[in-house]
Amino acid sequence: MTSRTYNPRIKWADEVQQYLEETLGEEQVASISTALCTPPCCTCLRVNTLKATPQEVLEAVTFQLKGSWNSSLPYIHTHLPAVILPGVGPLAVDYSEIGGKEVVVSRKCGEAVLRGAPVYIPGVLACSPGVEKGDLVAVAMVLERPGSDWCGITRGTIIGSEAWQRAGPPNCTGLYIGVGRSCVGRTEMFRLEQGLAITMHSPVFRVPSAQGLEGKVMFQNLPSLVAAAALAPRPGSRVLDMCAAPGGKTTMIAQLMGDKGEVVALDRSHAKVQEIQSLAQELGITIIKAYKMDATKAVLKQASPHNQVIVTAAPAERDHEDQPSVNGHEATAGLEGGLEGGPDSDEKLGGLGHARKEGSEKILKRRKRKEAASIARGASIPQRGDMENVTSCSSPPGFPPCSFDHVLVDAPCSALGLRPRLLQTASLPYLKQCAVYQRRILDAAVQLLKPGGTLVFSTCTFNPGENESNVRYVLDTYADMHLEQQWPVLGGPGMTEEDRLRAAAAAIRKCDKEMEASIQARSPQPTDAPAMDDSAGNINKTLQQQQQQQQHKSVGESTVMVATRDSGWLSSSEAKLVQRFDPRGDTIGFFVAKFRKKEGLL
Ligand SMILES: C[S@@+](CC[C@H](N)C(=O)[O-])C[C@H]1O[C@@H](n2cnc3c(N)ncnc32)[C@H](O)[C@@H]1O
Repeated sequence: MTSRTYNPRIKWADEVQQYLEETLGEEQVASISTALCTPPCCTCLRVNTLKATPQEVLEAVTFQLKGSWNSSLPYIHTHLPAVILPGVGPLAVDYSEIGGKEVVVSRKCGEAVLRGAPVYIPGVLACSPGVEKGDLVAVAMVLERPGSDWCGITRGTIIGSEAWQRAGPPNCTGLYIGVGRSCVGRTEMFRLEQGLAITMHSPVFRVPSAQGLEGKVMFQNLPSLVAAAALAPRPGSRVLDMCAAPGGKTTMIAQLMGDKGEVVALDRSHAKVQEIQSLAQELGITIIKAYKMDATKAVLKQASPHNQVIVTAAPAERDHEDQPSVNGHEATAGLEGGLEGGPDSDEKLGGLGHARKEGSEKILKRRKRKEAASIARGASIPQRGDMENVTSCSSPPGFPPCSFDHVLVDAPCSALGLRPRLLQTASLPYLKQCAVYQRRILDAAVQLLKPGGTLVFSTCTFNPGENESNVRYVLDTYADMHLEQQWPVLGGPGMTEEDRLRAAAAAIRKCDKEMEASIQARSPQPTDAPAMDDSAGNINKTLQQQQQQQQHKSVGESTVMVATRDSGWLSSSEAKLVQRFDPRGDTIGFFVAKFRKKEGLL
């Protein structure tokens, strides 16, 4: 095998592709679809300023990289408590000298490798015969088959074997992610259940690691820090983080408050609430109170004294695990998005006991992944060991209106902006469902915010239906809410109503052109024979009628209009107040809006 280029591109569902093209333009969608398959170049290491200074962290990571890193060096972010680690890639990898030995890994495993992780044993699906410990192997990843959770090969398959042939070998073209050194032989790779399988020797993307800084730093995507900073929580204030797990932004907020005041953190998943507590403990933060609660039901209703915490129907859970699941970015999985909490909620599992059991299994799995993440960064396994001390606070029934100085809604979302992602399975109705669900959380957030207080709404998607449309919804629904300037400003402006109308008009024009072309292709050719009747004219009339009908249909079916039918986007002055992070830049796709509630209107 010779050199191979890493060049995948996301394949969207047709209707989503159409919606995105109509919304953002064809070229943008093409470049976004390629960018999403790569990690952001820079990795952000948030410094826990309660335990270390950015300078101390910078010195520690720079010292560790000495001799092993010949690219750009880490630096301190100008505005945020973070050290930025510039990575490199995609690099050309030479696969010619490894004797044709290969390992095929799952997509999730591959995505983690692209962010700097090694390959762990559970991620290996297939392996060439005769791979021994210490061998160099080409690492390729395989995607799930369309409409399925399965990639077509069972873990343990031998590459080239009959089973491999029968399965129809997966198409890994463009999905070779580097050369690694095997830590175990083929038999162990499939006999063992955990442990390191391969360390990456020449990965397609090279990311610097940071070791021995547990409790002092946390890998977190930069826009997440921006969202927390935009909230501008004052020390001593009372803050609500409505969708908080695993606690990346919650802990950043507490840190910005100097660990003084109170941060109430909600999540609908019991297991995840424990993650928030565990992270707070690891970072030495004391002001966080984490509760299992459905954010849409968080407003205490006077009429129901025994207000039960009932999990409301959320859009079906999507797989949106963030890169951190293996290499520790943002500390853990599921971080930036997705409508988690539906299927793993107690009610849907048929009872609290079951959910708890499921929850602890999940916690164990996540803890293992975090440990793996630490190992990936070269750190020692975190010896928390005292999870027994991390008990879930019994949840209050809700909170009275106007209880909080600051509210963060880091909403569960379609997570279209996460990188690297090699597969997107979102449908158009799902995108719509996400937006509607977010509105229900925003409704509660507005009620819980004190007059004069600030509300930050963030998502990790570039879908305007979930971003600008929902900002429009808040502004149009609540007269006392207005947009406010954020700090720091690192993203671009939001999309305007003009953008939306332009996109819809372009979509209609495109549809018309296609229609014209198809009519022309079907028009009767001129003939020398004299017309015996008016049939040619009739045909043309029919075609014209068909064309008009189609035009109306295309107006009615413009996906931009369908997906954002019930609210527009923003005026140009409003668009300047929100931040849209373009995933084609050195970032994940992200969106932040900051509102303030006027004083004395309620
Ligand atoms: C985008 S993630 C939050 C990430 C988190 N803010 C951070 O920075 O670490 C969204 C979270 O919302 C939670 N969630 C989904 N629906 C919810 C609801 N109705 N109430 C509370 N939490 C919910 C999910 O379990 C998930 O953990």
